[in-house]
Amino acid sequence: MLLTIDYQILVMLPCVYDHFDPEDAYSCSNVMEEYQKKMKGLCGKLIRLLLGSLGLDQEDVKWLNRPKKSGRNFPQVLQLNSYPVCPDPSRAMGLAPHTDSSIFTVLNQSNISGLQVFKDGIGWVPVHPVPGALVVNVGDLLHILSNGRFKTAVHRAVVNELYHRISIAYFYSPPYDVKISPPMKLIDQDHPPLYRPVTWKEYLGIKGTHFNRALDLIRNDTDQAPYMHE
Ligand SMILES: O=C(O)CCC(=O)C(=O)O
Ligand SMILES: [Fe+2]
Repeated sequence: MLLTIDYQILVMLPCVYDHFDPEDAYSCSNVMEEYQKKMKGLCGKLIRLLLGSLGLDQEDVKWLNRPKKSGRNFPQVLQLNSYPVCPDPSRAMGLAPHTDSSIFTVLNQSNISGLQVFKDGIGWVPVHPVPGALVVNVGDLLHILSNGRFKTAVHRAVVNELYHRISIAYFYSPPYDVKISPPMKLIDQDHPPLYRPVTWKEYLGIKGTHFNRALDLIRNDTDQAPYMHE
């Protein structure tokens, strides 16, 4: 049996150093703040494009119109992942297979390969970095919101023997307290809601306890789910 261990260091704070100079910490936190601002702008545009591709607009997803100054209620997370060089990558996993709980995640994977996405019928496929490009992973909440039109991406990160790899993930998520469910335009007799409405706060709790089974646990029994058409 192959024993694998998670081989990743995860930082969810803006800046952490072993030996830090206050000057460095200051410029690092400025960079992080700037990065977050840019991500926020990008994600605001992306969500509108994604919804537009489903024939939806801001009227269908009301929380998008909420004033963003209520930051505590609309928290976005920037996560720094660090994968040290690994002497035996066959026995270690950088980040175990998972889906992101967010609406979507914008991932900057620097210039070292490691991200893999699971494709049905094929298996694990590497997503090699493209200079200047960011990866966007569909998360569970977009899967729910789009009533399964956008599939949540099962992915993982592998380590390697030669290079230390870092990645930066920006998780774009809705306000904590809003129930996420597909807008009426995406529901009809042939497309009943696949999942019950859930707030991000509630979903994070379910994910924390049940991890990759979380989506299944909130799935409606589509044979019995009430049709919600008007
Ligand atoms: O490091 C990567 O390429 C993946 C990171 C990731 O999936 C995550 O932070 O959720
Ligand atoms: Fe992820």
